[in-house]
Amino acid sequence: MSVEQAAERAPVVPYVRQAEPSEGGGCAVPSSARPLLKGAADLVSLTKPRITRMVAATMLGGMWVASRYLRAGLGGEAAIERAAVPPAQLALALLGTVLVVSGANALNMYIERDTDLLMERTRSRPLPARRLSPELALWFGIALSAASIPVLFIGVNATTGVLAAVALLSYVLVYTPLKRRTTLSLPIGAIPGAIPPLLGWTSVTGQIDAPGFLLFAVMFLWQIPHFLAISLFRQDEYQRAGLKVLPLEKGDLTTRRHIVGYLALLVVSSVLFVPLGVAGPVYLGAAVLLGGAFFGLGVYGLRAGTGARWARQVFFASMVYLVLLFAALMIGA
Ligand code: HEM
Ligand SMILES: CC(C)=CCC/C(C)=C/CC/C(C)=C/COP(=O)(O)OP(=O)(O)O
Repeated sequence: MSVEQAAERAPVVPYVRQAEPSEGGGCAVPSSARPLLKGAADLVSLTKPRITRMVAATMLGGMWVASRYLRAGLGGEAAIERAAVPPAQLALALLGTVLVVSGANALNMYIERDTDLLMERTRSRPLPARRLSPELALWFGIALSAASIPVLFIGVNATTGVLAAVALLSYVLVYTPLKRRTTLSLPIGAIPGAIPPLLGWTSVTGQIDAPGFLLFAVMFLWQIPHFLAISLFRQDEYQRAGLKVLPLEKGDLTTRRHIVGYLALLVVSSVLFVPLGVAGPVYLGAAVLLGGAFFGLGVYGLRAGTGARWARQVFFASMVYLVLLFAALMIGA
């Protein structure tokens, strides 16, 4: 059954905001204000707050590393002066990043409201659950996205504004529709996903240089095992929704081999910050230990009979690894 057929078979209920059981009473907020609060919470959930928070953290990491790099004079003599970026510019960079990621996520939810209805994980989102109208979500996503680019382009610098526009357009107009057509959507989606730490870098330096590009590369490589693991333990849902993922196209073993291959590339790339002068021996130790553990978990998955439990562990490990690697990079010693 195609997605279109499945979506057609889904109950067609005209948009009516669904009342939640908790709206019945027993709360300090006046009953007239409760639907408004619920509506606001649904609007916020369109932005995928947890992912947005972590994406913003990678951007702040890029900003932090870039400031230290310039202050150390590694970008050349003139760079030391450039390191004194006004705090207002840094605040605008954070605001613009949160706006562009939130806008991109809301537009992604608008486009995927039919397939989101077909997956357990996403069916209670505000659009498939019909708690918000698609038009409102569309205009909300457009408004956030449209506000974000001038904030970054004018308030920060042109490089950061252009990079954010590339991330926004590639995520919404290329990655999102391609999820239904090809497994190559994953490396394509990993491009916008890897841009935020680079936004942090360029918001301080104004240019893309080797360490900024390496931040992009590490983030790009991290996303492949992150999502391949998810696609392994959620493959039934992706099949139901008609979305193309590697385990469904090439099988579990090939997917596990891809995870190991990308983990190897990730670990090697992560140590390259050291020869670039961005980080020292403490970071090197952390990158080798964390990378070794993550890679080891990946290799363990090549054994016969490894199932969804291992894939969930890889997904969880991907989160812990990223947070700790960025923390070590920010310490930088
Ligand atoms: C191609 C790129 C990516 C894809 C396809 C992807 C996909 C997903 C999916 C499907 C989930 C839900 C997993 C589940 O609960 O079963 C998820 C969770 C998550 N992802 Fe990613 N992701 C990508 C990149 C990123 C990036 C760049 C970040 C942040 C730096 C990120 C951070 C997270 C976080 C924090 C969660 C947990 C969210 C929650 O608890 O709701 N992801 N990802
Ligand atoms: C600066 C900028 C605009 C960057 C893009 C930000 C961003 C949302 C990065 C995460 C990358 C990504 C492909 C997430 C999964 O989306 P999904 O559609 O596969 O997730 P879902 O199935 O939960 O909807």
